[in-house]
Amino acid sequence: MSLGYCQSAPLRWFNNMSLKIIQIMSNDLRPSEQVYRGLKRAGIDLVASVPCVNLQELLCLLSSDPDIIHIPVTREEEGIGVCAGAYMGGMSPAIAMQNSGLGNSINALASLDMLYGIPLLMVISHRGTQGERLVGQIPMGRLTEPLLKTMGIPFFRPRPHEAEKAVEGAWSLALNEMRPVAVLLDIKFWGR
Ligand SMILES: O=CCS(=O)(=O)O
Repeated sequence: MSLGYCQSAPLRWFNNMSLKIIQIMSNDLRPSEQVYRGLKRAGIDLVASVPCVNLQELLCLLSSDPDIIHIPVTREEEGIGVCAGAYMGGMSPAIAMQNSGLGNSINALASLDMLYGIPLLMVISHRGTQGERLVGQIPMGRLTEPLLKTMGIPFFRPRPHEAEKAVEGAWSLALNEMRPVAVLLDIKFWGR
């Protein structure tokens, strides 16, 4: 539920139903579907997002789900603040972002989530990894894991068939440890 930038509702419904029939027949979920099902299994009910080309299908799935409040934001640190408020209001929040925004988020993650023990599920499109076409993505691509390690933020790097359980497990870990936990999804993950 959010500002729609996807297809009309009837077309979305038709596409979703077609996708589900194909998946049932082929027993083959697309990477974005895997992540989405993990969010649903985890009980995530609010997602703040800053778009990345690799997140577009997931963001459309979220926008079509009446049980998830999807809030597109302008900067990742804004999304971290929105999610912190949502958690304190009793919701189960996640942020969907690109790793380049991790650099924008360090202060909010450290001074809010880490300091006060606020759980956050971070679904991160990891650009600057093998197969990246934009040279500007390379530096943050290399810095992403060292930054997460330095901040004490655990992270998972699932393959597509592992994503559903990894997303659910990451939120469970975030709740247990009362801290942000990231799921890094590199370019190979999306099959691009
Ligand atoms: O951040 C880069 C823009 S895009 O490749 O995600 O469209």
